[in-house]
Amino acid sequence: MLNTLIVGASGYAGAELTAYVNRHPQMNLTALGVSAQSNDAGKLLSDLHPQYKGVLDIPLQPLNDISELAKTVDLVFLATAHEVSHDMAPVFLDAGCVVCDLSGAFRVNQAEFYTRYYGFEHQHQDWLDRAVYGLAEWQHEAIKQAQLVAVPGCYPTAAQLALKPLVDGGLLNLDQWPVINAVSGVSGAGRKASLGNSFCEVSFQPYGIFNHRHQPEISAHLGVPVIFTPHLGNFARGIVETITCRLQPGVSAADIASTYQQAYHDKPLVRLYDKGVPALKAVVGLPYCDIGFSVQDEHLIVVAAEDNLLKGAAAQAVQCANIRFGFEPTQALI
Ligand SMILES: NC(=O)C1=CN([C@@H]2O[C@H](COP(=O)(O)OP(=O)(O)OC[C@H]3O[C@@H](n4cnc5c(N)ncnc54)[C@H](OP(=O)(O)O)[C@@H]3O)[C@@H](O)[C@H]2O)C=CC1
Ligand SMILES: CC(=O)N[C@@H](CCC(=O)OP(=O)(O)O)C(=O)O
Repeated sequence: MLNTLIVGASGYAGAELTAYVNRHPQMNLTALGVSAQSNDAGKLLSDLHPQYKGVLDIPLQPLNDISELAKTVDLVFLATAHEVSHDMAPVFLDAGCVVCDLSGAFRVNQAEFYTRYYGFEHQHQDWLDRAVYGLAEWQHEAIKQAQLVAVPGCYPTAAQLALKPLVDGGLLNLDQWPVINAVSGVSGAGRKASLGNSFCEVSFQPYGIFNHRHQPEISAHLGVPVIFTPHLGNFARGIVETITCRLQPGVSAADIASTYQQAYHDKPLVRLYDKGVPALKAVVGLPYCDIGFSVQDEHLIVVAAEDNLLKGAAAQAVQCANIRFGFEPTQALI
């Protein structure tokens, strides 16, 4: 059994992780951590998330000395803000733990990226060099060897699962950059209260135009430029991305279908549509990314949908841990 710690367990992604780890036959929940000053320290997870009453009546533990705790665990999920993960991950890594970090702190192997897009100076180039980007369907071999897995962002997961087979297969005419229009539920912003995310303020709207940090994350890992525009939707969870691309001359709908089939026929957490495109209701509460598309002449529109908290966060993190430890990738997820 792997002694498993979840840091940030009271948050939206952390609570989902806790539910998965709790039902994982090879993982043992060692502790659910929150910050030393947390208002929720000592409360039960099910006090905050009542859907878990009678299931996850587990106390939240304030983390004071993580170096002592690190000696007692094998696997750590960091469901914490980027800066918190940046500071904590090396402590667990130096103690020999495997770390799956859900934040953006180790996703791109260039320290300047963090100064520019995250607003902090990255101090751990050594761990940036060793981190493996956990786009699980594509990084299986690297994840098997990883000590630090940087789980991709929610929007980048759906965007890359949709685009990577087409880019790698040379099917796109990149004179026209892929245009990704994405809409996310409000849980994408986390559980902490903020005016912009309060009920009466949220109204369907684009944000982060030309400057959202997920644009460079997507481009860096796909190796091609993209236009990315996120939108905040007035619903709790889920992401739909509508991606417009230009095809190379002569590429047909059948070519697109067979490229996707080849990439994902043995990947159960990516579901391909023969007809039509996915809706949010197909994926909310589930660990899948669903992909459908339509072609007209040289124009392709791909639609990818996922639950931002699951395939976009907790489910992909558990999938990566499963791969790392040689379990079935879908263990505890489906
Ligand atoms: N929400 C989403 O859809 C996705 C989120 N992510 C990433 O996952 C991470 C978690 O996101 P999310 O669940 O939304 O965030 P939340 O704001 O909902 O939760 C954050 C958690 O971190 C805890 N925390 C804060 N500071 C510390 C600290 N110093 N030590 C230990 N715990 C701390 C909080 O508890 P307390 O403050 O009480 O200590 C809380 O449990 C973020 O990096 C986010 O960017 C990635 C993909 C999707
Ligand atoms: C709706 C909403 O606010 N979404 C978040 C994305 C959250 C996420 O998954 O991204 P990281 O892990 O990279 O923070 C945002 O746009 O910042």
